Formats: sequence, C-alpha cells, structure tokens
Amino acid sequence: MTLRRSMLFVPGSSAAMLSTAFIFKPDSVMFDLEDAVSLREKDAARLLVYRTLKMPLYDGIERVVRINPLSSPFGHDDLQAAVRGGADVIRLPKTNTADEVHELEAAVAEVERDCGREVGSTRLMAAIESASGVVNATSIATASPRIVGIALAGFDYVMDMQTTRGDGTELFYARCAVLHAARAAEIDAFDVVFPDLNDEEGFMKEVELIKRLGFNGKSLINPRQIELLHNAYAPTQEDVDYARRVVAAAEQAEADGLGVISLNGKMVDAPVVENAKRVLNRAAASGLRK
Ligand SMILES: CC(=O)SCCNC(=O)CCNC(=O)[C@H](O)C(C)(C)COP(=O)(O)OP(=O)(O)OC[C@H]1O[C@@H](n2cnc3c(N)ncnc32)[C@H](O)[C@@H]1OP(=O)(O)O
Ligand SMILES: O=C([O-])CC(=O)C(=O)O
Ligand SMILES: [Mg+2]
Repeated sequence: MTLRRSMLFVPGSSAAMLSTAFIFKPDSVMFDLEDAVSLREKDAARLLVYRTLKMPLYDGIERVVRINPLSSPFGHDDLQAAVRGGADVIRLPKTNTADEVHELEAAVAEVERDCGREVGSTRLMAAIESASGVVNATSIATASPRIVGIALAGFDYVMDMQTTRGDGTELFYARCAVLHAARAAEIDAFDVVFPDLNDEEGFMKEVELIKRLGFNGKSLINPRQIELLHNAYAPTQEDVDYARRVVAAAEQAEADGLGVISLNGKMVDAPVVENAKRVLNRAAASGLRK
C-alpha cells in the first residue's frame, strides 16, 4: 500500500530546508519552484532543486517537483531540471484543462528521451486551482496514464471564486468534485494546505473532514503538521480489533456457506469485509494511532 498522506512543500529557494526536510519523514516531499519562489530567485532555486534531486537524501520518500506553468517563462526550464534530476513526480500548478496535461506529458517524454531516462517513468500530478479546473476535473484526472493524483489548491481557487478561506463551506463543492474525479480515475486525491501553523485545533478539524470525505491526504506547508496528519489517518487499536473480528466472522460465514451475516447486531456483507481488510492493510502500512 503506497501511503500519500502528507505532501510537504519545501521552497526550492531554501538550501537549508531542501537539505533537511527528509528528517520529518513526510510520505512525499514537494520541492517548489512556483509560488514559494520569488521571480528573482527562480533560476537559483531550479539549480538548487536539481542538485538536491541528485543527492541520495530522500531515499524512501517520494520526490515531487512543482514546476511553473509551461506557459510561463520558467516552466520548460523547470521541467528539464526536474526530469533530468530524477524527480519521481512533476506537479503541474493551475491546471485548467486536460490539454495542459497532454502538453506536459509530451514535454516530459521529450526530456526523458533526451536524457536517457525511461520514457514513462516520470509520474504526473495536476493541481486544480480554479473554477475551470474543478469543472474539468474528470478529464484532467484521466488525461494521462502517468497521473498519480490530483490536488485541490485552495488559495488560488478561492481567489478565482471571488471568496476567501473560511470554515470550509467555500471549498465544499470543489473538494467533492476533485475527489469524485480522482476516485473515478482510480488515482489519489489531495486536499488543500492549511495555512495557520498555530491553529492545531482548526487543522485537526480539517483533517477529520477530509479523511471522512475520502481524501488520501493533504498538501502541507510545515513539518509540524506531518505527525498530526499521519496519526489522524492511522487506525486505532479498536478499529483493528473490530476489523479482525469482521474478517474472522466472514471467513466462518464463507465456510458455513452463508452470505450476509450479523456481528454484534451489525450487518457484515462484502463491502464491510472489504473495508475491514483495508483497515488491516493501513494498520500494517502506517502503524496504529497513538
Ligand atoms: C499557496 C501556496 O502555493 S502554498 C505552497 C508554497 N508555500 C511553501 O512552500 C511554504 C513552505 N513553508 C514555509 O516556508 C514555512 O513553514 C513558513 C514560512 C510557512 C513558516 O516558517 P517558520 O515560521 O520558520 O516555521 P517553523 O518555526 O515551524 O520552522 C521550524 C523549523 O522547520 C523548518 N521548516 C519550516 N517549514 C519547512 C518546510 N516546509 N520544509 C522544510 N523545513 C521547514 C524551518 O526552517 C525551521 O528550521 P530550523 O529550526 O532549523 O530553523
Ligand atoms: O497547490 C497547493 O496545494 C497550494 C496552492 O498553490 C494554492 O493553494 O493555491
Ligand atoms: Mg496556487
């Protein structure tokens, strides 16, 4: 089971953060060349990220690079550095249409061919940051077999919608649309960044909501948020005990030739058993909640 609960943004212009972020053990690290980097620092950041990718610091952590849009003066240079550096995933920001993914896919294949990397080995991710992106989420999610996930990017999205971040009501439709597009395409779905580092309660409330909706995880901006997020996604001992009882009861029912059965007054049928197995797999992959 590949866990993608936490995707930690690391500004590509910060040599200090680039050389230490692995310590915090996010599931994925995202070296940013886009909005965390000022115009003056774009070239230096690209070089720093390339050098970081070439170092063996991030073994066991998925390395994502957020490039600038291909229509910007930086996008193609960013892509060269990221693909040649050996990034696992390229994250395209501000994705509005499937055609932008097709354009990225073709550009990545060309760099892969040029640098001798296996064609198809670089994965893609699209960030959806506008009303058009949300409306086109399904075609974006299915635009390329290289796409491993789509992410909702809340800050640009609320700007486009002429509103601001609040209690989550403003993101409700977009979250559901992005999530359904991802699930229909059988790829991962990532929720927005939570900006207030001191509001732990607000962060946890948001995490509970997106976990309940079905997101795989969130983009994060600060290492303090990683442990909280991983812990919230980990099953409890109680969840695991119950899941084991469900699986054992289902195996007994199967041996007895029964379909649906009841366990302590609760119906157990195929999807319930499937869910119990998922809980056990997740516990094996992530450990139990502390
Ligand atoms: C809308 C968007 O596009 S969001 C995506 C773009 N934004 C980003 O990439 C921002 C990433 N995050 C950051 O730069 C920082 O966390 C900030 C600016 C938000 C807050 O910074 P600080 O107030 O210094 O955070 P904090 O006090 O928690 O930092 C503690 C330590 O963690 C480090 N740290 C903080 N954030 C990160 C990070 N994202 N990656 C790696 N290390 C980090 C700090 O450098 C500091 O290290 P030190 O103790 O060795 O000095
Ligand atoms: O991609 C993200 O998660 C962050 C971002 O750019 C936004 O919220 O606009
Ligand atoms: Mg953005």
